Amino acid sequence: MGRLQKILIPFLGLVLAFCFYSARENFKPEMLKGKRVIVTGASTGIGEQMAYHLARMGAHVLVTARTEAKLQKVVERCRELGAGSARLVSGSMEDMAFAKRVVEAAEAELGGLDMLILNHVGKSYFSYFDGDVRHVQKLLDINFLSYVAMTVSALPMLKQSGGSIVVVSSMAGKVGFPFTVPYSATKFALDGFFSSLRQEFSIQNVNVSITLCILSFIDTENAVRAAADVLLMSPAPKEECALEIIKGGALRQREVYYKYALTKIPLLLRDWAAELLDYLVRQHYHVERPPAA
Ligand SMILES: NC(=O)C1=CN([C@@H]2O[C@H](COP(=O)(O)OP(=O)(O)OC[C@H]3O[C@@H](n4cnc5c(N)ncnc54)[C@H](OP(=O)(O)O)[C@@H]3O)[C@@H](O)[C@H]2O)C=CC1
Ligand SMILES: CC(C)CCC[C@@H](C)[C@H]1CC[C@H]2[C@@H]3C(=O)C=C4C[C@@H](O)CC[C@]4(C)[C@H]3CC[C@]12C
Repeated sequence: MGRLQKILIPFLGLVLAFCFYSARENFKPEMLKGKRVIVTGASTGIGEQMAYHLARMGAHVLVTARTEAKLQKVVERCRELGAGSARLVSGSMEDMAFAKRVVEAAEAELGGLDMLILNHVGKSYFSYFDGDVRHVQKLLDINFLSYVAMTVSALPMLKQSGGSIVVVSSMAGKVGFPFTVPYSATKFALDGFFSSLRQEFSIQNVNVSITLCILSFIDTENAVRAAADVLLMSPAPKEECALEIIKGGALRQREVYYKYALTKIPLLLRDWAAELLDYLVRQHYHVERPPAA
């Protein structure tokens, strides 16, 4: 190959890569103005912060979780922040009929849906797997099956609006960490279901985007209470995390990584140096270890 070609081909590659990336749309808060959005698990944590960001952007928000009193406060704050409208539906995602009812409420009260943000998680423990099979089953219902039920019910409306599904997952849905056995199983299931569904949408020309969010440790009250004593790392801020999730959904990105380097680098190691990653993860856990035999 001539010297010119040796230089020209990589150079053309770089130019093409630059064009591809610069052609990507930038996020603008106006993208959410007037959009009809469901946020699940919005009474606390990241879900609550997402509701506030959406309200500031002028979206119509429908929030859901079990605790009605907390949701009422979130709705009031959303109205103060400038939401197009704000409403709540309370109930438990253990019940698939409830998951369906939330979507029906959006249809009846908002006349359609532009974005479905699936974020809720059932309570679990952060310690060694205790062998409780029932708990795994219950957590699968709340963290996985209800996501499927809501997606199925919302799909006709999302197809009509060319809308988006945003699935909040975790690094624990891509890598096996200690102390998250039942939780991790539910998050891995989400990747399988939604990544496969995305492929089918592509083949069938279904204009509904699916964004899977891979999060590291975030400073929500529940997460800090459960894990801060054991994990030798500082959690990232929930407000910024919530905004990054909304941006990724609005831009119809395939996956969101937050914090970027904290999730992307371990994921590279996962495929190329799995044992090294497992070792590095264990170094970030403060646990009593039995003496070597
Ligand atoms: N915080 C972290 O470190 C990380 C979090 N994530 C993910 O981010 C998302 C949000 O996490 P985070 O904000 O920390 O969670 P929180 O524990 O703060 O909030 C969980 C939400 O889910 C609701 N919820 C709990 N049980 C049920 C139920 N049975 N039915 C309906 N709603 C329920 C809770 O409200 P109520 O009790 O009123 O029902 C609450 O609104 C989750 O998907 C989580 O997996 C991912 C990686 C790290
Ligand atoms: C490169 C590595 C050192 C990075 C390791 C990051 C690990 C340790 C991070 C990534 C995802 C995190 C968990 C998570 O997704 C959600 C929750 C729910 C909460 O209620 C209790 C805490 C828990 C279990 C987090 C614990 C810490 C995890 C495993």
